[in-house]
Amino acid sequence: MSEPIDLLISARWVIPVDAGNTVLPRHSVAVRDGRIVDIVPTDIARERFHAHTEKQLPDHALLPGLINLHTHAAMTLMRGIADDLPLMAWLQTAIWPTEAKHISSAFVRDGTLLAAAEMLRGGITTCNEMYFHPAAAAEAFDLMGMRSVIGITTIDFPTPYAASADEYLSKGLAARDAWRGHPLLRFTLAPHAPYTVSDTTFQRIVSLANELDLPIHIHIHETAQEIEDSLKQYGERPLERLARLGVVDSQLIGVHAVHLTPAEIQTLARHGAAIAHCPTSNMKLASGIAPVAAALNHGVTVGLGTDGAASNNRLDIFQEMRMAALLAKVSTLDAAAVPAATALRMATLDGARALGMENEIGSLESGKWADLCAVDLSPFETQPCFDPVSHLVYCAGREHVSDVWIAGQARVLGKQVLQKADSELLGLARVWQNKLGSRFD
Ligand SMILES: CSC[C@H]1O[C@@H](n2cnc3c(O)ncnc32)[C@H](O)[C@@H]1O
Ligand SMILES: [Zn+2]
Repeated sequence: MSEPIDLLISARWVIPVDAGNTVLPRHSVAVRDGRIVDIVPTDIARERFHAHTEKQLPDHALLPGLINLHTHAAMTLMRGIADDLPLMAWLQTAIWPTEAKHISSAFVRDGTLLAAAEMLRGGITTCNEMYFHPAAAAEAFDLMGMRSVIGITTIDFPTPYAASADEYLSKGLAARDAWRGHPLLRFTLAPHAPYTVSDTTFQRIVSLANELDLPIHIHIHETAQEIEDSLKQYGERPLERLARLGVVDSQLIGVHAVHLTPAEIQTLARHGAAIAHCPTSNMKLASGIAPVAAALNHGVTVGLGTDGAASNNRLDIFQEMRMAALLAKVSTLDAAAVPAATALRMATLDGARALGMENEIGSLESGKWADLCAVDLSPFETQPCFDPVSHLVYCAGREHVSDVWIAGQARVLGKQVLQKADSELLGLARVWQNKLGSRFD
């Protein structure tokens, strides 16, 4: 008697992302009630299971859905609005004025729909989000069926979204209450950065994080200027100040972490804090190269993020895997720094670990959610294929993602996003481009 299951996906290679960097040739993943129930050789799976739906992936790698550990989803609507500037000039002359003029819950909802479609089609099944109007972002991720960890954003200056830190927090907490119990949505506390958040606000955030058991997601040590300014203003480096305020602990996700001393890497390791490494954004804003190989060697969890589409300008974790691997090699002059399997782990299991979700997502294991991404390695540009993990990092790209599932539900089939028509998404992008106004119209 064969066992009834909902879905059986049979692939040329199943890549579970386990401790031994295993690649399982001609294996199948069995899914029931949204979770993985077994991973077995395909010839055994056919006898063992009776599946409601079967999917054959004869030339594909099947891997855990990718995790984007830092993004500002709605910034898709500002993609390409201001390039070739360093961080503070980019924020102060272009991004913050545009946000002050245009940000609304409709902007965030529409921009997040667009971002979710882009991420899903690129194999990303979970993102760690930080932006204004988290309730609107939650609505968009829910509509797209995408797993998301949404930031209760706080910044100590007024915007059209909120007038004070208290208002940012109360609006974010209300969004968390409204979406409590949702199977795909969770929340973090997301103070923007040490240079935009006061000690008093950090103290409030730390007590909320402890009370509600929420991670803290924050930009840290992104530029050398940030550190100089902090030394002038507080007489402390930002991380020192955050440690004093109790922000640095095992639930901290520090984004960028470009400028770290060896002692600061040890501080992060000692507290069990994680880094969201955003190599493309760090290169494009000329922030620097994060010491990722050293952080990994000290046991710091390092996941990968895209940052927003206005500083990248893609929400593409395949690109971030490749950049993370290549930057680590060239900056250490060690070709073995961040090998392909490590880059893939950073984009999957380590991202899950940073979010405290390593028992639920990030690898293919019985009992975990069936968040899966299939990559077609049949085209001539990915042939021959001696090692699918090598190809995922150094050769293939998001354009090779064919199918994506979240909790066993198909979100992309045959490269087509299922939840929204492309024409509707393109219409939203056009409306906002007209509102923001192109330089060339
Ligand atoms: C308070 S919502 C998030 C806030 O962050 C801005 N932002 C986008 N990218 C970066 C970055 O790389 N460093 C610092 N701040 C960034 C975004 O525009 C929003 O204002
Ligand atoms: Zn960011």
